[in-house]
Amino acid sequence: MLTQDQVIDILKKFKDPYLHKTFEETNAIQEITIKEEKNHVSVKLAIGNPNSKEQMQLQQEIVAALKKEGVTTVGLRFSKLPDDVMGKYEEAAKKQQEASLLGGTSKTNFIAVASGKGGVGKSTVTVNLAVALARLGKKVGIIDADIYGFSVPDMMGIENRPQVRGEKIIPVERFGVKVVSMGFFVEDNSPIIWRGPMLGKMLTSFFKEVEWSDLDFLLLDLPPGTGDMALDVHAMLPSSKEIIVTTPHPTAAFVAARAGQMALQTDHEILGVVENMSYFESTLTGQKEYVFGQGGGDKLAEVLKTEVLGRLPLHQPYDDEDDFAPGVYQEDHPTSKVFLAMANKVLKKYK
Ligand SMILES: Nc1ncnc2c1ncn2[C@@H]1O[C@H](COP(=O)(O)OP(=O)(O)OP(=O)(O)O)[C@@H](O)[C@H]1O
Repeated sequence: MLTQDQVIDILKKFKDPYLHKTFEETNAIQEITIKEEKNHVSVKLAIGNPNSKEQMQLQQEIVAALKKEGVTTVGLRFSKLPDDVMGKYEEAAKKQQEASLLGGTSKTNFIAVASGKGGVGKSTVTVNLAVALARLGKKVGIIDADIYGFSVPDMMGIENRPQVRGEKIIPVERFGVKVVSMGFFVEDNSPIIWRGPMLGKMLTSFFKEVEWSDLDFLLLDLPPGTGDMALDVHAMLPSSKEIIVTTPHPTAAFVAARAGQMALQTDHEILGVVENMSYFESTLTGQKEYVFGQGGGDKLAEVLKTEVLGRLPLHQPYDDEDDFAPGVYQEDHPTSKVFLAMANKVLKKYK
């Protein structure tokens, strides 16, 4: 019959399937009872995610390992590891999980861009911030996760579709940014109905089946608002930092705060606030007019205990080639400087 020490020796090398640490490191073995007459061993273990399918697999492996050493019957009970142990390892475990989603790189930082309602410039901010980060020498990608309202390909002037190499989708590169959008997989702009499981599958494949290679930043353009769709996408993302976009009117900020609450509810940290359409600047006098009100960005930042990363002016055509809708700002456009300053602020937060 095995002794208590021998049982410990067998068990301590097993790894917690959620925390990826050995049972020795997590202090998982809580109790061992040995009944010699029945050749029975019962063990109480604390793990990171009990009652999961990983636990079932672990159970089978432990039973097999003990039986291999001559034990006739094994009893296993699981409980959850205490918070202090979880806290110590959980962050690292999450990073590892995200890394495996991205095919092995752990240095990618996820930044999700959200808004309380549609049309406030969430996609404009995603695209131009991504381009600004790329102009600063970073390796950047965008997932256009605005499932129904995908606009990133149009905004970036992308007309071609991604190539498929083996099992992998090669993202389309434009302005030095790698892009994947729902829009690439939809015929003739026709609407699609996404339900829970399909939505999850689609998002997972954006992470797993796309050849992102080593990115520094992956920006996610989220669905606008705080409805079910936005909540589902939030919940399915790897842990990201979030930027909340608002317009300057205090009422708009009130709605945007709800998007911020949703971010916090789904464990995403808030990186900052961007105020779009903040003012109109006269090209003749340089005077600023606050046509949509003032203070929304500041108010939102205060409520969410964060800072305003930047304030973007109302777009005006800059030269003959520019039109009335901002897509990607040319490098010498004055608004590009606002985005560069914003990108620098973001980079500082990752130092
Ligand atoms: N600063 C600005 N000045 C003028 N027009 C702008 C500005 N920012 C965005 N727009 C325009 O407003 C419209 C909405 O912008 P955008 O698509 O970025 O918003 P959104 O919040 O992502 O919208 P949706 O909810 O539809 O995804 C677009 O036509 C865009 O060109």
